[in-house]
Amino acid sequence: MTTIGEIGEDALIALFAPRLPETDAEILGPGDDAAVVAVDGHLVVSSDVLVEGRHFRREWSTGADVGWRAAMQNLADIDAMGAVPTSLQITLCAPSDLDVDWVLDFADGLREACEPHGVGVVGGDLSGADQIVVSVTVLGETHGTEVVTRADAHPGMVVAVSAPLGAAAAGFALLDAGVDAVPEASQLFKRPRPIVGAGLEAALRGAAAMMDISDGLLRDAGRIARASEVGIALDSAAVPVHPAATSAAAALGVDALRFALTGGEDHALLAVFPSVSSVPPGWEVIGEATDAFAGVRVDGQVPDAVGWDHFSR
Ligand SMILES: Nc1ncnc2c1ncn2[C@@H]1O[C@H](COP(=O)(O)OP(=O)(O)O)[C@@H](O)[C@H]1O
Ligand SMILES: Cc1ncc(C[n+]2csc(CCOP(=O)(O)OP(=O)(O)O)c2C)c(N)n1
Ligand SMILES: [Mg+2]
Repeated sequence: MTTIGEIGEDALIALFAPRLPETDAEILGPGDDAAVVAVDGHLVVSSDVLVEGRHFRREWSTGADVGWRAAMQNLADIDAMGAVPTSLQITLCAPSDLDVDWVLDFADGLREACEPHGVGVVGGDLSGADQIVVSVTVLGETHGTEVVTRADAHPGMVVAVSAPLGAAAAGFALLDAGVDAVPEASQLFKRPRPIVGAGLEAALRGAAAMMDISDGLLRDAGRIARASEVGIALDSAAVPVHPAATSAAAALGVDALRFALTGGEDHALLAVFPSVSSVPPGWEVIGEATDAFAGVRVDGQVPDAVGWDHFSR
């Protein structure tokens, strides 16, 4: 093994940069003080960070898995605005004893996730650190539609999700318990597979409010409720539970619905539509926006757990 400390920063960039995905939006890519990116419509920008030990463990995830996930959760944030992602800035902080191959593998994961969507890496930064930290900024653009915020749901509208939930949380629970029972769930934790483009389709069909679910359906529904000043009433029986979450829950002897309600990290979309007829095919209606109360209720009850909070555990 060769460490990044042995080859140094310039040699690492020289190996890393050619493996990165490219985008047609790139006017000037890695190698200068800043990148230059063409943009149509409005510029839509978001950042997310992945911290070793907090978001991933090196014994569970390969460099490619971390690259995939870093890209995907950022693509999902732009999609959740009803916009189209074009490019990423990637900052990698890492200990000098990290294997160069981990970094090259990380680039390959970024490329695998981005290439199908025409998204490129246009720049970033490197630093030493005691643990691996990956910070991603994603740039996107609107394509002839207004962005869909969290703030425009109204009472009487319907609440829907774009895909079955709970697989990533179930995979995390399996890995954490050291139970190798449902590889599909563990894989979906390491490499979530949101359908990039589902958000633009929802926007074109008139979605009023939308976000990707990262911290758990209930916590994130609460964010739409707060931003839109509505209540959200969910029907637990209507929430689609991913089959891998159901299998994992059986293996662990826990409740699969809990993975779907509070799990997060699937990066499926939660959206509020004016009516059932505007909900895109493949989505599931799980409840409605109300004005009877603030916050989220499940089957009429205030839930006891809602999802992930970085600072409260
Ligand atoms: N350090 C920060 N400075 C400014 N805004 C922040 C910061 N951290 C989070 N935010 C903003 O708070 C909002 C919620 O953040 P977050 O929960 O991370 O969203 P998401 O789940 O979409 O990644 C976002 O609009 C984000 O830009
Ligand atoms: C090692 C490890 N421990 C715990 C988790 C679970 N976890 C970490 S962050 C998170 C929530 C989503 O991450 P966040 O950074 O809040 O994403 P954002 O809301 O900013 O998109 C969850 C469920 C994990 N993925 N990996
Ligand atoms: Mg975030």
